This record gives sequence, C-alpha cells and structure tokens, in this order.
Amino acid sequence: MPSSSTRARRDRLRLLRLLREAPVPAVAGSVLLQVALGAAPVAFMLFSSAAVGKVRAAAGGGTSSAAWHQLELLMVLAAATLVVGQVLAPVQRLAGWTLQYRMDLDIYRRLMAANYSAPGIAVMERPQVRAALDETIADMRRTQATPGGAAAAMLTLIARYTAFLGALIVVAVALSPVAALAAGTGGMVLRVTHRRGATAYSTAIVDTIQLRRRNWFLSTQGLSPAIGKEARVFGFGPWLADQATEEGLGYFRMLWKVRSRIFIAPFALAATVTALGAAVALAQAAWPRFGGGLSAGTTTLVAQAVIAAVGIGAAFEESDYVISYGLTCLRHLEQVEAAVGQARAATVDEPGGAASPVGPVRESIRFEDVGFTYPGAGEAVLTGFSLELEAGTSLAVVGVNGAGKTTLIKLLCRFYEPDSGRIVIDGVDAAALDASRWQRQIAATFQDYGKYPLSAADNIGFGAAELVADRDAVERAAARAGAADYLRELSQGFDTTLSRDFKGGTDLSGGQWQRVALARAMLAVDGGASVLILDEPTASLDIRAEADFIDGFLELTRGTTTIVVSHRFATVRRADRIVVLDGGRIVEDGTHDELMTLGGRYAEMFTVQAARFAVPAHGSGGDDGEDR
Ligand SMILES: Nc1ncnc2c1ncn2[C@@H]1O[C@H](COP(=O)(O)OP(=O)(O)OP(=O)(O)O)[C@@H](O)[C@H]1O
Repeated sequence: MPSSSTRARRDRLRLLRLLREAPVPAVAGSVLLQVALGAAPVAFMLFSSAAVGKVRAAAGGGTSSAAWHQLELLMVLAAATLVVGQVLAPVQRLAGWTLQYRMDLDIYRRLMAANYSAPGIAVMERPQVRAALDETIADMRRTQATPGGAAAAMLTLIARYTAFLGALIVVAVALSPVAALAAGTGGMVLRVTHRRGATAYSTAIVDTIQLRRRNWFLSTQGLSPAIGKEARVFGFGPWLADQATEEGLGYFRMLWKVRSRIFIAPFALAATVTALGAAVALAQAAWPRFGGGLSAGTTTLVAQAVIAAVGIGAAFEESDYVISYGLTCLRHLEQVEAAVGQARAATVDEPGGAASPVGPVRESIRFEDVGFTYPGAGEAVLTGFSLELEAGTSLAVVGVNGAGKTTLIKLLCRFYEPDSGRIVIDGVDAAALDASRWQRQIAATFQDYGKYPLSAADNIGFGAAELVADRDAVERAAARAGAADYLRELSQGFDTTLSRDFKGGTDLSGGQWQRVALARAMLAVDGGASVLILDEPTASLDIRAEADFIDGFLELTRGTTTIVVSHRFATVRRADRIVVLDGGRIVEDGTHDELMTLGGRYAEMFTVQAARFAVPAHGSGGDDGEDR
C-alpha cells in the first residue's frame, strides 16, 4: 500500500494530467503569471528594504544628493511591484477560470461517457456506483469542488512557492543558510499540516453522504413546488422545518467532532514548530552573537523575508480545499469509470471484439428458458421463461402490476443480462451482439420516458440522432403520434422549449407528453429501428383514448415488430397476439378472440375492465373512465 505522501503526490500528478485538456497557451500563460505573482512580493521586499537602507544617507545628503535620487528610484520600484501584483491578480483569476472551464468540460464528457457506455443499467444501479455518480454530479454543480478547479488551483501554488523560494534565498544570502533552513522548515511543517487537514476533512465527509443527502432533502428539496403543494394540503411544512433544524444540528455536531479532531491538536503542534523556526531565524538577525548586527536595510529585508518564508504555512483559500474537494470528485468519477469498464470487459461487445453483426430483425425474437433475478433481490422475477415472437407481428404483454412485463423489456433491451437461458435474435444469441448497436434497433417508450427541457422538435428528434435536424421527418412522426396539431399551436411551434424553467417555454399535459414520447419512438423507426416497444405508453391517457390510440398505432406500424405492454387488458385486443403474464410466467397465449373463447384470466379481466370503463368490444363509443 503506498504511503500517504506517495498517494498525495500521485493525486496531484493525476490533477496535473487534466491540464492536457486545456489549451497550451492558457496553461503556459497561467504558469508565467503565477511566477510573476510570486516574484512580485520578493521584488517588493528587496526594493523596499534597500530604500530603508538609503534613508539615513538620503536624509544627510539632502534632496539633490545621489542617495536621495536612489531612494526615490527604489521607492518607485517598490510601488511598481505592488501595482504589478494588483494588476496580475485579476488577470490570473481569468486565466484560472479559463483553464478550469476547459478541463471541466472534459470531466463532463467523461461523466456522460461513463454513464452511457455501460452496456446495461445493472452496473449503474449498484448502490456504490450510484452514490459515486451522484457525488460526482453534486461536486460538479458546486463550482468550487471540480477536478478542473483543483487542477487550476494547483497552478496557483506556483506563485506561493516562488515567493517562498525567493524569500528563502534572500534569508540565506542576507543572513545565513541555517536561518533559511529554520524559517523554511517552520513554514513547511504548517503547510503540510494544512494540506493533510484539508485531505483528511474532504475524505471524512465522503463517508457522511447518506446524512448529507437527508439533510439536503430536509433543508432544501422540501422547498420544491411538488412538495410545497403536499406540505400545504397535508400540513407537514412545520414538521419538515423542525426536522431540518434538529437533524441539521445533529449533522453539525458530528462535523464539529471531525473538524476539532483534524484541526485543533495537529495545528497547535505545527504552529509551535513554525513559531520556533521563525524565532531561530529572527534571533540570528537580531543578535550579533549569532551572526547578526546587520544594517537597518538588511534587518528590514531579513525580517520581511523570514515572515514571507514562514507564510508558506498559511491556509491558501484559493487552493487547499479546492484541490482536496476536486480530487474527491475525480476519485468518484474514476470509481464510476472503473465499474463501467469492468462491466464492459465482461461483455463481448467491445469495438473490434467478437460481436456478431446487428441488422433489422427479419425472422424472430425468442426467449429461451430465461431466468432472471434483479441484482441484490431475493426472488427471481423470471424462471424458465420462453416466448417466440415472429418478426413483423405485434405482441401485447398484459398482466397485473409486478407480473414481470417491464423486466422482459429490459432484458430484451439488454439493460440486464439473463442469469440463465438466452434471448435469440434471428437465430443469434443476443449476448453475442454489440449491445449498443442492438439497442439502436429498438424504438422504445418506457413508463418513465424522458421529458427534455429542450424544443419540442428536439424532444422528438432524439428518436434518431441522424434525423434531429430533419423538420419534415420530425413533424411527420409527431403527426402519426397525434401530437402535431397542439405542438404547432405552441407560441413558437416546434421550436418551443418544453419546460417552464426557460423563458418562453411551456409545459404539456401528461397525455400530451406521452404523445411526444411516442412520436420520438416513431421517428426511431423511421431512422431504422426494427423493433417498437411501448411499455405502458398511454397510462396518462383515458382508457378510451388509450384503446383508440393503440388500435391506430398497431394499424400504423403494421409490419413492424411491435411489443405493447399494458396492465389494462381492455386496450390491446387488436394485437396479433396477446400473452398474459403472471408471476413471471405466461399463463395464457393467443389472439383476443381465442382468449375470449378460452374464458380464462384474459376474458375475465377484459370483461371487467371493458364493462367498468364502457369500452366497446370493437371500435368507438363508451365513456371515459379512470383506470382500475
Ligand atoms: N430494479 C429493480 N430491482 C429490484 N427489483 C425490481 C426492479 N425492478 C422491478 N423489480 C421487481 O421485479 C418484479 C417485476 O417488476 P416489473 O416492473 O417487471 O413488473 P410489471 O409487470 O412491469 O409491473 P407494472 O405493471 O407495475 O409496471 C416486481 O416485483 C418488482 O418489484
């Protein structure tokens, strides 16, 4: 196991590697600025103490003496170094911000790549990976805690160490190397203590993530509009406020303990060593016995230099915590990347790997004896599940809540891999297909489909990346999903942002959003997807609208391999084939007519639901009703 100093060095090197993503002129400019910023106080020290050394001669020689002119020049130079420092500081802040921004853009790219390149979602659902991902996202939002910010902050140390080295050289030359060693050691002991404290604190709070999340929810998320509505009608607002205070105090006490352990004793000890170092150096300057007896100018110079040298032990607001938090964020990101990398390595779908080519489904999709249990769950959702779907036909999967319908879809999409058995696409084991290419063959609308705070056109265009900019294709897909009319009537038509969080934006009703999601899937089919999946796509539509929609939809997509999932038995009767799922098993299988003749579960549920919601057996009429 590497020592903590080796680890710290490696951590810093990892941060510096991020600088490769930043433009070279910005990095070079920033380094030069830092050196200049560090050299400015040393120059001030030299000029101002030289000026002090000239005061007596200048006073004696009068205003026209050479000493007087030298004094004037030295004072101008000292003032100039101060001005240069003042001017450089904001320029450096701009350069640092530029670097941070560029590096963080790359961090975001890595974060998205890690998130989307996992072949399935099982890896992202592991609690540790989920927590690491959430922490990375939270840190990236706090601009003070990003890896890019940390790497930029590393550069600010150049100024600090330039000033430190300059001061040490001054002490060594003007007084003695021993004095320089004493002042330098004293300063560095405190510096190392600061760095360790910052690292220890940022590491310690990583373990408090659950507490922090709860605190964050109680104190801020409780202010969200959705919770605000419930807090009013149920009257739990005051409870939430009291709880936030009480738990906030508990969290504060816990942090106080951590902080006092890290910051009190070690800092008292380090500060004592620093004070001793400074005392030894200054004693040499003051007492002739130790080599002192210096002129006024040199004494001023040495005193300033010793103070500047031990000043390396101060807390640097611009770097210490920024570096520690940025490193923590980077570690979290690397955890996610490692987990995703392992998940990828466990599949055969690496580019150039042994994956079989993927094309449109032409023959069939077959579940062969599939068994599946969610990671960490005790009970299997599917055991020995078999089903064959002929290409170009439509299948409705119906069943009560929790029957396993969505799980089937997730397995088909390869979000998870079966524990036993296999899924065969046109005779090829799906596990041998490139997962991402296979996923592009699927146009799916899930229950929790995306509502993007972007334009209506983009919301639909996302169905097929290559058709995003093709407005005709987008509008055609919208028309087929029954969304075109109301989208055209929005203030900026298809360009309207579908979110009230943005100026000129608007929100849609639940049913309108569903049609947008369906249009997205329709566009995916236009873009080449050959399997269309609708997983409870119409839950926000009333039951008659749902039945009409699915009828129309199956008509429109005739010839496309389609799977419709629903717990409403009365809405899928037009599918070529209906399977009833219960407890992860197919309990009935046939056409609507066959299942009605069978007089089993389907017939019973269909009759109950159709009667309750007055859904006509075929076609139109009937009242709208609520679900179940
Ligand atoms: N990510 C998960 N981790 C653990 N268990 C899960 C997960 N997702 C679903 N389950 C469980 O698997 C079982 C089947 O769930 P599934 O979502 O497939 O049912 P469903 O038939 O689609 O239900 P619904 O009609 O309510 O959508 C349920 O018992 C559910 O609790």
